[in-house]
Amino acid sequence: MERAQPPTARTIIKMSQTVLVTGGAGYVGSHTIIELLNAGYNVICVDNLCNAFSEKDSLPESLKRVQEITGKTVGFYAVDLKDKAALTAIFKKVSASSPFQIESV
Ligand SMILES: O=c1ccn([C@@H]2O[C@H](COP(=O)(O)OP(=O)(O)O[C@H]3O[C@H](CO)[C@H](O)[C@H](O)[C@H]3O)[C@@H](O)[C@H]2O)c(=O)[nH]1
Repeated sequence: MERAQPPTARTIIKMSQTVLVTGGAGYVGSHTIIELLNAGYNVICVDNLCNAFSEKDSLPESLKRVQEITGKTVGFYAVDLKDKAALTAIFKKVSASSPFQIESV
């Protein structure tokens, strides 16, 4: 009997619809998000805002511009990656609302 082959990296990327971008409110991250959104991916950004401007309880300015440029919505969490509990809660929430696999870049 033929054994199932593990998916290649290319297959995994094709399966994925939601991409988690860390530091996405910064320069490189926000430009990466624009490209991902334009390529059809859903994007969730996790950034602790240590080097990004954001009004209280509001999307960071950079991500507001990303939404204006692309006409698409970015999920955002003001969380430090070292905060394991918060990160676990984000993964649970996103997994529950989306049947797709999550990739990180
Ligand atoms: O522990 C951390 C550290 C940083 N961040 C976030 O990560 C993002 C980093 O973005 P930056 O714009 O500070 O850094 P980049 O590497 O994206 O961009 C920097 O490097 C680029 C070249 O690589 C250019 O020079 C650019 O102008 C310069 O801002 C920020 O939103 C910051 O808040 C976190 O969430 N957690």
